[in-house]
Amino acid sequence: YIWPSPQLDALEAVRFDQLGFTVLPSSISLFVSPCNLFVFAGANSGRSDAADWIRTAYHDMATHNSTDGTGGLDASIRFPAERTRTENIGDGFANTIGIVFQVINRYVSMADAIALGVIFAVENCGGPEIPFRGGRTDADEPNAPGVPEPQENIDSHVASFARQGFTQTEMIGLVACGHTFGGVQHSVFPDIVNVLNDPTSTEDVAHFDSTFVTFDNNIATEYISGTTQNPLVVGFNDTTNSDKRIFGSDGNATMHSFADSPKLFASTCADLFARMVDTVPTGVKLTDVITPLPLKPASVDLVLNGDILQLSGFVRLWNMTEDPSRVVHMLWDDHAQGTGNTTMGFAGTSSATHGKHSAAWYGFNDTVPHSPIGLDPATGIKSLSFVVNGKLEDQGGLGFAVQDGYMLSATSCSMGNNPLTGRVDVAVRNGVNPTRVYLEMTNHDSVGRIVITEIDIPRPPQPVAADSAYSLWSLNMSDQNVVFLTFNIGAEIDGVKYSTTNLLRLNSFAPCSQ
Ligand code: HEM
Repeated sequence: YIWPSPQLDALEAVRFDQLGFTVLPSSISLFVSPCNLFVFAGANSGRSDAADWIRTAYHDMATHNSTDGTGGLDASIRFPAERTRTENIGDGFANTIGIVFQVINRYVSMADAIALGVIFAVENCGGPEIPFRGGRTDADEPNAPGVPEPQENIDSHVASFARQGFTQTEMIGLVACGHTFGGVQHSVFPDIVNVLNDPTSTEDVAHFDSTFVTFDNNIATEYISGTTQNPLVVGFNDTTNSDKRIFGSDGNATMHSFADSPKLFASTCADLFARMVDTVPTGVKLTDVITPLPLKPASVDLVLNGDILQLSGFVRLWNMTEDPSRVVHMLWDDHAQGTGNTTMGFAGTSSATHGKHSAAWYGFNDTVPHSPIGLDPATGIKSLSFVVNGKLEDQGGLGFAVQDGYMLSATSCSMGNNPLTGRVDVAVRNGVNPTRVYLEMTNHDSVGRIVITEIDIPRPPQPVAADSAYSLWSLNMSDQNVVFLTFNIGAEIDGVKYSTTNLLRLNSFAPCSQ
């Protein structure tokens, strides 16, 4: 895709900027590093965040009805009315939601976060990379029930997976792929698992295979060799041996093929997990598969500070590690057919997918990467391009567009503390003439979804000059019912809505002069 695209930029970041230096406030990779981590109990609990996340996504998706298009991966599992059904017994769902929702923002839904949980768990714990699409929407009410339970017979399971959109062979695959992680807990299923008295499984979890925090085909090799301890295959209660009935339902052909080939198992699971997280209600349009941009600007921000236009930001170089001999330059075009350039400063490295991918980050300011560089407001800035060790990166000649039609003015100020009030000044470039300029406050609706509330900044009756190139539009926050202290600034220019990247904080502004 072409940068900038706010939603794709955000989805790409949450997918690929996992650990180390990133501009994101939080990543969930830490919770599956190491893969036996279970943040709700000590080591040796026998449980893992990774297993909870995979099971949660399946149970959220399993309500899908492929005939009428209802249900699917839409975060309906977050509703207590759905989560407390017998088919959703256990605390793994609440645990998952408590962690994976940390990455949601206006562009990344709760359902996208659940999908990312599966992808991060599998990829970081020995499994294949799974293609990620974004754009799921979050349900506004619980879905109809539909998660299979272990006491059902095989016909019922085949019918249930068919309703979800999976054939019998795919059912065998999906159950095996899921059950390479985790196990069954005594406290939740006392009719399936006894108290274990095992110091390495203090929550009495009988595991599906011997490597229960690792993605591998042991779920199949142990089943085929007859050494499996899977409580849904060799459990003392045959009524609940659902894995035994499912795995055996094609004469073990699929499980044999998985046992014979770890590669086939991994590629099948990558496909099936992708299908699982992409099973969404009809009408939801997912993005294309998100792939990392080879070079990506991030946190690009402009502030008008008197006679100086301050430009800050970073650029991420994908698939690169630290290299002191690398030289990175940023070039820009302005509104007066002029150009400028600067050397960029190394800021750090990030990694994704258990270190499989790495990226090197550079700040726009050579000496202090987080600090801005100063430009002339009169000439402004139109677009960026970069030169990495002599190679030009400009999105095939398009450049990386920067919107300097409006920005925060450093004259914005905060006042008092209780309630915190102040004034937001927005500098609008002369001649740009936006239809509207407004603050964007992030809020949640009655079912927890992020919604953006816009508060218009009135167009001044007479232009208020900020300098020769910009005029100020101001909003006195004491005039508003100020309940939000953080916001972005939006503007509608030539029919297109723009939004600043960085979240602004009223209490970070200088005090207003009385
Ligand atoms: C007929 C279909 C299925 C049945 C009857 C079934 C049954 C179960 C049961 C009874 C548990 C124990 C839960 C607990 O003790 O908290 C469990 C755990 C689990 N299931 Fe399934 N399952 C099915 C399909 C799937 C599928 C398709 C996936 C994923 C693709 C999946 C992923 C998991 C995972 C990862 C766990 C471990 C959870 C943990 O250890 O915290 N299951 N399953």
